[in-house]
Amino acid sequence: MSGKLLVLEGTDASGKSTQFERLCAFLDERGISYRRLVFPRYQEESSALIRMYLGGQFGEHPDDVSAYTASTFFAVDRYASYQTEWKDYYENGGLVLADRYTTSNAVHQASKLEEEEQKAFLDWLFDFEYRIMGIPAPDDVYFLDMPTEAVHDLLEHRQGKTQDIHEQDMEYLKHCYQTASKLADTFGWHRIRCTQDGRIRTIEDISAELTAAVLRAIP
Ligand SMILES: Cc1cn([C@H]2C[C@H](O)[C@@H](COP(=O)(O)O)O2)c(=O)[nH]c1=O
Repeated sequence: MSGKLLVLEGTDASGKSTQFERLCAFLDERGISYRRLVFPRYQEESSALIRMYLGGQFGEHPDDVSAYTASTFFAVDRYASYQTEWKDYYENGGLVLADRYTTSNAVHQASKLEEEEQKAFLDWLFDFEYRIMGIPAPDDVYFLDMPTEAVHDLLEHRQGKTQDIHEQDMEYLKHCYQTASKLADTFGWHRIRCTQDGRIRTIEDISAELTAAVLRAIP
């Protein structure tokens, strides 16, 4: 009996990590058992090429590494995680929550391609990760819809900190947001709007909506 895999997706600086923490804390309080995954797994050996890529060792711009090539780096890390950490739990019916997943390749790597090339890429990506590598496809995806303009100041402020090659490229991030928004419609992801009337909603407000949506998906 397969378990359930729920994925939280969002562009850089969308508040995703904070929301993921809150969601996990809520499930902990309720005594709901689940496994928690965060991708990329920077501390693990399987993320070596991700760290090289995001650190700029293959080029300083996201486009320096093709969507297909970069996707394989992230896919390998997920494969290693599945095989060593959660395959048995999931196959025995467990609930798994992931902060980013294959959907992050769909958003951040498809954004490197022209619109007319994206469908072929997404077909390839899902076939590669879900069928060839054999990792599970998500049951539900929750997309934190935070327009890049809304976090522009925050991103500028982060300039002082060490940023990866994605975060350094504002145009690329805007493009990723547009792609994510389009994919949410195409694939029926749950859209959690993080702004209202041009203002960012409170963390608590967004969290309440996300938590309620996730609770509806679990038995
Ligand atoms: C997990 C994952 C992340 N990414 C991107 C999203 C972020 O811009 C960047 C690093 O992720 P992070 O900001 O969550 O640490 O890598 C992919 O392109 N594909 C993936 O599969």
